[in-house]
Amino acid sequence: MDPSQWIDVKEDKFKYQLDHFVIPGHYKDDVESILIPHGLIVDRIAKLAQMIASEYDNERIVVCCVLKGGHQFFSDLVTYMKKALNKQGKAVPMTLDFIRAKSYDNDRSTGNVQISMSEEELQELKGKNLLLVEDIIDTGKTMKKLLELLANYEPKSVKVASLLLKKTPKSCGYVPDYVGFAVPDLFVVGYCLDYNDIFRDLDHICAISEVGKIKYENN
Ligand SMILES: Nc1nc2c(ncn2[C@@H]2O[C@H](COP(=O)(O)O)[C@@H](O)[C@H]2O)c(=O)[nH]1
Ligand SMILES: [Mg+2]
Repeated sequence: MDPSQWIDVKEDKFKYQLDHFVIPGHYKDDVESILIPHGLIVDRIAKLAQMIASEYDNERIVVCCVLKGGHQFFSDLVTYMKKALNKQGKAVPMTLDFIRAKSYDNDRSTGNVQISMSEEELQELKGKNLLLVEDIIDTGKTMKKLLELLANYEPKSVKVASLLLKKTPKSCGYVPDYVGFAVPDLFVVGYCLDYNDIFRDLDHICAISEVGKIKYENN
């Protein structure tokens, strides 16, 4: 996917006031602004699903959710991919799978990426077409480590769809195959993206506030 096809979310242009949309009362002081309203996220995913499907032949894809943050994106992407057509104009056969990756504490990468999937499940990926579905690429370290691990199990192909790509000088240079939105260098929450497991129940993608960071900080 060419970077010109990403939606570039610019910090100044794309900040919506909280009172322009519905925000759960328990989060009203904990987020600064809405960067991507829920409706826009879902409309964008419909397009990503079409683009992804149209690049596969008549072959089964193992769509693998990177938990926990990728869960909502995965769920909506699969919903739209079921309606999308492949290169041959046919529906895409899919198998769904899940892997867990954890590397953040508060709003900072610990640099220690923990990946959980059983050895047996990893071995089943041999010869398969894998599509990893991730919430956000920030430094890129988590995805690089995951791809290195998966390469040992010899999948036929691996592609990565990330809803968000952070524009950050801390990036290691990794760029996924499919990107929904390129976002500013802010800590974002909502649409299943969390801060210490909080905010997954917020529909819009928002910038966390200082109040929110302090309130839900891990000590
Ligand atoms: N809720 C948020 N989670 C984030 C954000 N930036 C990163 N992350 C989490 O880390 C990994 C990827 O980080 P990386 O530095 O290794 O690329 C990602 O899967 C998230 O779980 C953020 O702004 N908000
Ligand atoms: Mg993630």
